[in-house]
Amino acid sequence: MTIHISARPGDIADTVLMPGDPLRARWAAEQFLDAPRCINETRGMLGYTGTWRGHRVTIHGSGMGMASLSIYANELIRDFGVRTLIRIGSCGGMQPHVKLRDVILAMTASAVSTPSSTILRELNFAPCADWTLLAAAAGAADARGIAPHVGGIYSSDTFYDERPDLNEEMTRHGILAVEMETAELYTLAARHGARALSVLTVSDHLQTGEALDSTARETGFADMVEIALAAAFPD
Ligand SMILES: O=P(O)(O)O[C@H]1O[C@H](CO)[C@@H](O)[C@H]1O
Ligand SMILES: O=c1cc[nH]c(=O)[nH]1
Repeated sequence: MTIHISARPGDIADTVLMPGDPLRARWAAEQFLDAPRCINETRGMLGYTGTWRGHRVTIHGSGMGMASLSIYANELIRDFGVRTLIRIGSCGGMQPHVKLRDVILAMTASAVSTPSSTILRELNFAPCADWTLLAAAAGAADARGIAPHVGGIYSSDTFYDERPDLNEEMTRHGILAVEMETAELYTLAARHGARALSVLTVSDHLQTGEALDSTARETGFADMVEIALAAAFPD
């Protein structure tokens, strides 16, 4: 039990899927896991443990932003012994060929800063996905007839961004999409010898202004959950 996670020792699996939205955690657990059991609801941050194809797995919310994710990922890794963390998140498209509902596998995550910046100081650390998870997710997507975008994303500290010039540079440098957690997730995983990957679904588009509603963001992203589970537990 930690300050933010009221689960008991052994309640949390070695592998955790992490959506930002706790209600997406509940939906995914009810939709995809056998015998899901709620193991945390402290501060409304829901977590569930069940099995998928016989494999024990936990689905736990991270909250929005790197500061929130950092709290949960730190406690999951350090206090509950979690070794594999796969974010299942929404993101905003930043390239014309990236369309609404497309799946993105985040190979790297650029950021202006992360909660880890204070310890990394002058080092411009390059947060990257775990290769085995990334390759397995690409294979799982392919097996389902889904062609994901694989490449760099941007982890922002702000949702209501007021730096259009920075977004233009991201687009110019091939960044696929923006979200708010992955750079810190990859950095923490690297620091603690854990594995991490972000599987994202495009929920809106910075260039076209298209946007899915909150219900779609909560319950509409089955493909990314299936890809994440299949990547965590390849046959
Ligand atoms: O849908 P989730 O996983 O929360 O991810 C995205 O949505 C939130 C902003 O609406 C941020 O957390 C961003 O990263
Ligand atoms: O962080 C996010 C998530 C989805 N869409 C955005 O524009 N930003």
